Amino acid sequence: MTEALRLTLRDSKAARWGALGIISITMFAGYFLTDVMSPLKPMLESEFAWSSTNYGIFTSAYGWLNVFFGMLIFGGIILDKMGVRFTGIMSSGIMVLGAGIKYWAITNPTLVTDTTFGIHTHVFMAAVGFAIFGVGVEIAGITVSKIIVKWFKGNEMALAMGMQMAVARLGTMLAIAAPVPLATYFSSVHTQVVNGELVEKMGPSVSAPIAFAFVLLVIGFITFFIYVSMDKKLDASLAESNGTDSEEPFKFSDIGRIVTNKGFWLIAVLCVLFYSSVFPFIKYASDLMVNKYGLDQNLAGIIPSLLPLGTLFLTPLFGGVYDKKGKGATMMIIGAVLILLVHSVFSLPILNYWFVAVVLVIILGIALSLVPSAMWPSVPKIIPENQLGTAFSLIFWIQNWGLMGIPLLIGYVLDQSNPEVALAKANGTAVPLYDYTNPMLIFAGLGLLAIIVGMLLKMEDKKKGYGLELPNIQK
Ligand SMILES: NCCCC[C@H](N)C(=O)NCC(=O)O
Repeated sequence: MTEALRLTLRDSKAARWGALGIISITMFAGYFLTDVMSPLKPMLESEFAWSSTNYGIFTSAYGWLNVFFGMLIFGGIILDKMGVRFTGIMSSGIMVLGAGIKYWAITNPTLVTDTTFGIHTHVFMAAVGFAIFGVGVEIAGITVSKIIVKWFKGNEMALAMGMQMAVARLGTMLAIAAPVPLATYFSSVHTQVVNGELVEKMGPSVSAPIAFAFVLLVIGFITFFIYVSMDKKLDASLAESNGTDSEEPFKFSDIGRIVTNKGFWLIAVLCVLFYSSVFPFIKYASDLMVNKYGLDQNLAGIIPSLLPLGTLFLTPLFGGVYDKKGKGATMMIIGAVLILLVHSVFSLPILNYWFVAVVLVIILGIALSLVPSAMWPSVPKIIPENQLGTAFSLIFWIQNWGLMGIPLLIGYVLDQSNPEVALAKANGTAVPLYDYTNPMLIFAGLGLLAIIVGMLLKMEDKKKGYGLELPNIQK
């Protein structure tokens, strides 16, 4: 066989980066919807009388089905059994469905008068939509990771993962910055909750940003079909060059192999600690800016939006460093140290100046670039490729406990630490500001634990020789 015949579609730079560009659109839309409600917390409180606990319940719903019903684990098994095409279409369809239910719930404030399982039905139904969406976006996330490994293994894998994450973070950035202006622009007379009563009143449209997200998700669903045709061509070229089929098929006994691997557990625990101190923070960041730094609600999203902005450039940059120079475990430890530093300063009841918040958010952005750009490309160094879908799904499953539990805990702690706010809301008097000290101490504690686990991972890497400190590009 000649050298030319052995080349496959993934050996074409244009083809593999083109494939990456297409799947990134789907993830962009998914990340936009994930955080679209974050800057709307004060509006949900003023328009529909949601409490911080209600907001925490809604936010935690992201992980309900993934965690308690093991949907993510099923997703990983489906991915390894059925492949990336089927799983990608399935997961982006689920995202569209969940977003549709969430939109319907938010546009029906009359649900506020009922309760379901002790929760306001308005909150509950929005949460159900978000829970379904959470299944879709998480399974899409593991599918996309597997697609990147398929196209980029032995090439610029960390850079590719970094680029995909950068596009996804663009979605997060837009989700933090755009909803308040969008909701204000589409202000209308609609049903609101005032002192427990439903009244027709002029006010910002909380549902407008969700409608926008829904349209983006439909576009992401359609574009995934374009990827499917590329994937078919890749498989055809691999079959011709006899390049893939050396990979052993996934067996259920592989799950046992994954969960008895200590390196897997260290990555998974580091993942839940790290991400629980960043993503749930984003859900409360705009509110923190209003309450701690005295920013106007219309401008409060600007500072938190700097967080994903920095990651757009830094995640691919650090991914490139890992590809060429290695030092993956060290990068994860440095990221965890930055988390501890940032949240500790946020927790101080002093330095309440907006420029301090800007600096802290930028440092947090560096952490959110360092850790993911090293963490995700490290997984294929610990786990064989045929078990990757299941391994990623197990890691995301463990991570989802944090993405579900921490926002709920923060909402509860916020209400408990600020009883005067709840009282003022109930009495219809001027509402005082939330004190965010306790929630920020919780985030700092997660950073501290992440440093310890990062160090254990580095020690394990030395012992087992995973190569986490070695470059990804094979010379
Ligand atoms: N805001 C979207 C949450 C996606 C969570 C997902 N499990 C994940 O961790 N993705 C990797 C990342 O760094 O975004």
